[in-house]
Amino acid sequence: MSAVIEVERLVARYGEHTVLKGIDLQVQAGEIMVIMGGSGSGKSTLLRHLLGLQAPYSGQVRLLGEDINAIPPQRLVELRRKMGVAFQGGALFSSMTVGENVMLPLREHTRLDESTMQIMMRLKLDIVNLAGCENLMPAQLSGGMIKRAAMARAIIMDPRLLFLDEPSAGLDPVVAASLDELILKLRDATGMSLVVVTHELDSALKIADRIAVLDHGDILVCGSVAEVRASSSERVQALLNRRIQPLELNPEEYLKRLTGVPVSGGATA
Ligand SMILES: Nc1ncnc2c1ncn2[C@@H]1O[C@H](COP(=O)(O)OP(=O)(O)OP(=O)(O)O)[C@@H](O)[C@H]1O
Repeated sequence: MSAVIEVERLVARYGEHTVLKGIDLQVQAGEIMVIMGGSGSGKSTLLRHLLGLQAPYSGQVRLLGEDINAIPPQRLVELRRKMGVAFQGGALFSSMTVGENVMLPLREHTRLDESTMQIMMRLKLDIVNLAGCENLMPAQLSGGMIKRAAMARAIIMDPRLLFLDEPSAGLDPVVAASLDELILKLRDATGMSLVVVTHELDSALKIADRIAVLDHGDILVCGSVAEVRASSSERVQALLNRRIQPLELNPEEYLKRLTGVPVSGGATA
């Protein structure tokens, strides 16, 4: 197997706040890598770095062998054609039909004729079980259908890398489970590599080849479902057992967070 995503010593900062503390991560060809972690652990920040939407403070992100922060703009455009993304809310344009939404990347990145684009769009809608929905408007879709349409748009260019941000968030368990099936089907049919950011433990356990558990900007464990389950880390076990961890702050830090003002040893006059 070869690595299609290589993250090396990635540090991300917002001002003085270090959010990713030197992360190493590799995703292999054809692999489904799930990124899990509590709220604020840095999942979205990591995803934005993987997509090249945010530049690292230090460290490297290589996609298909290319350092996305160092390649010339034209090569970056070519690289982006090999990447598909479905954002959390679906991000469909409400004024366009489902079909137009799905064809958007083809219109932007290719010079295919209209009938070819229509055929490709119908094919992708068929794959995500939305055959015949091309003339509907996004407002006419259920939550699960919006996610599927967003996925059809994300795979319209047959990407080698597919990034899914919280694909099953907000869906009822049955719809979420069918989306998991779809993710597995997609990978098996195309051999693409997927990075899936999710809060949903059931979904992660079902679809992941490997899970990376992020916590306070570090990867606590990265491995198969069995390896993650066997982790001796209390925080990993807390995540698996959905236990709520007490806030690990000393009183001074707690006050600082609450007020935004550092407490300088004792009362102020
Ligand atoms: N644009 C930003 N400016 C400043 N701080 C930010 C910014 N985006 C995120 N952060 C901070 O970085 C930390 C990690 O945030 P991030 O959104 O990456 O976490 P997350 O794991 O995706 O959380 P959630 O699951 O709640 O979406 C948080 O402390 C957050 O407040």
